[in-house]
Amino acid sequence: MSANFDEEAMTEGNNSPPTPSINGDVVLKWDNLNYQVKTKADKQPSVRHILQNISGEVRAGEVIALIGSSGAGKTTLLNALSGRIVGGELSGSILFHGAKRNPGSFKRQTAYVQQDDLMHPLLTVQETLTYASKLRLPNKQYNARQKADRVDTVIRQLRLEAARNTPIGDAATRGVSGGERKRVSIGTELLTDPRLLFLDEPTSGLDSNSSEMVVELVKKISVEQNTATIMTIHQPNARIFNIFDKVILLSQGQLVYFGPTSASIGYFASIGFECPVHENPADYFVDLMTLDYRSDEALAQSKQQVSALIESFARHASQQPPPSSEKQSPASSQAGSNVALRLDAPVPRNNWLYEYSTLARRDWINALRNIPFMVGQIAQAVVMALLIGFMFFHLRHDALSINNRLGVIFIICVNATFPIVMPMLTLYYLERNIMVRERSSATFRVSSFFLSKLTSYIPIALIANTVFFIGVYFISHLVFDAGKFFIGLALFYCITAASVAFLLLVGSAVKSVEFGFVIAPFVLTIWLLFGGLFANPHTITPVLRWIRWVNPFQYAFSALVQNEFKSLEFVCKAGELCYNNGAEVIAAYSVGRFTIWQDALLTLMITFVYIVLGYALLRWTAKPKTIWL
Ligand SMILES: Nc1ncnc2c1ncn2[C@@H]1O[C@H](COP(=O)(O)OP(=O)(O)OP(=O)(O)O)[C@@H](O)[C@H]1O
Repeated sequence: MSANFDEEAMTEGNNSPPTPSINGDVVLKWDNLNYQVKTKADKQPSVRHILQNISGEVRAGEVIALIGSSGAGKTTLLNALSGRIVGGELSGSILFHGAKRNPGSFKRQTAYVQQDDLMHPLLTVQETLTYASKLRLPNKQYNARQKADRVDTVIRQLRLEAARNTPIGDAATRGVSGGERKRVSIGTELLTDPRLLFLDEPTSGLDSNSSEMVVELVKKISVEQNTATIMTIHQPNARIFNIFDKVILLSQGQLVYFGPTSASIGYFASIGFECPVHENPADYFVDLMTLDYRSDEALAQSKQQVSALIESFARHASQQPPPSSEKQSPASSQAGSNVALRLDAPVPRNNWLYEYSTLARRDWINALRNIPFMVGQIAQAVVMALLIGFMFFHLRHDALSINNRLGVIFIICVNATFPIVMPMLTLYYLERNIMVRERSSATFRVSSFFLSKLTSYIPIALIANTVFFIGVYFISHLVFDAGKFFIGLALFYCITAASVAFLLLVGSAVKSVEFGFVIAPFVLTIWLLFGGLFANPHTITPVLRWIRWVNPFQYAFSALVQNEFKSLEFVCKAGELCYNNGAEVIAAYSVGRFTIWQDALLTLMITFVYIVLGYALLRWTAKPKTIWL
């Protein structure tokens, strides 16, 4: 990694900040937005209008709060404006710096802080921001020094100096506080110096002091960096409310007010709703806009009130001059159109190898710090090696040992499946969710993520499995021959790699963790059933016989049995049901159809198919299916 960074530092020394913006210019303007979804009410298809006739704009350096009661449509509006709406029908217009949004560059010029902070729990604050800077800032515009400076600036701006070296943490590991966590989450988005920042409920779950700090910092940074900011917020206290430049009040998906915060109290007073002096205006407005379900009468009355508020604001808005034509001098509009041109220019991406090596390094740090996982893997390997080793302790060369040898080989293969797939699938789902989040700002390619996972998971799985294989091999006394031992180990590595590829395939194909945890053991059980020990392939019903051809477990098991039994002789007692030598066992179990090397190759070929399929499916399932205007 350092080599990469030194190289960047030497070759790329552009000090200029990213795209400029002009203070006060309209950054995003939305007109007559309508969003509806098809639903089924009483089994009858119907259409639900979630947003209706929403218009507005946000200017550089301005912070707008999106306020409304639960279900008012705040998140839907934020998603529509940020290009994250999935499903349904969206109509109207949204212009970014006066032009239609280009999904690729819009995502890279803007930032979205989601409500739940999804980050790697074992990385420190500094590391989280450093990796985000490496992945998100283009090397063509920032060298290593500038990226580090950007991280320091964000840490300072968000007052995270004291928590710099504290891990993020999660439910299992103590880490930073809730407020610090939120600020790190905001920090990763601010690194790119976005023109437009969206925040979904940044204060949810925080106490009032932390909430105030978050909103104050966002405001300060928006002014300093000339960023246009829109955030949804649930009933802010009076001090927080007054920090916002403007507010959008939403009820039932419609506008009740959009304008300067300072003018909101006056506006409501002018239509007959005087906010009591000692009441928090935000609470007062939300109360006015909320439907009262306590009784039919109260509901009818509150519906009437909300309709009146919506109508009043529509009348008020129609009497105002078009907002974006205010104060826009010819010079600034000329500059604005230049900005639009630059914003539409493709944002340079970092090269693939740089992305891959950064992600791989982050994976290794995460893996090595995941002590419970690593210790669990090694401890499991040691305990299983001792258990299985002593279960089949010192195999002899008699009739009884034949079944035992087959048994120990089968269990060796089993140990390369479930104990790898299940715990690693858990890790993969967490990583995958973080990846989807990071990629929503077009941070890196899916291919670099997928390959970094493959190349970190395989060695991690091999470490524990090597311990296991050596233990079982020598304690149970499989054939003591260096050649056979190393071939056996190589075959064991093949099935281990197939299992890792399989877990990546399941984790990529199936978005839902719960479903993934049903599918993976189900398929692994089929691997074992058709693995070659329980049923002779020739006796399996013809319609099911094909399963063995796509079963990597069966190839690995066949090869390991051949490796062990070839050239073994057995001492059979008179009258005993027994095979005289290994060749007879290989023939009886029909595991000699292919040579050891052919079996190994077939296992690796299936592994490769899993990898290609897994990658293709991850690209498909991780692709945002958003609607753009
Ligand atoms: N795709 C969809 N299909 C059906 N209903 C939807 C869809 N998207 C949003 N809604 C509904 O639209 C309404 C507004 O949802 P939204 O999440 O925007 O509300 P909100 O104001 O952010 O609420 P909260 O503060 O509780 O998060 C809700 O009643 C929600 O159930």
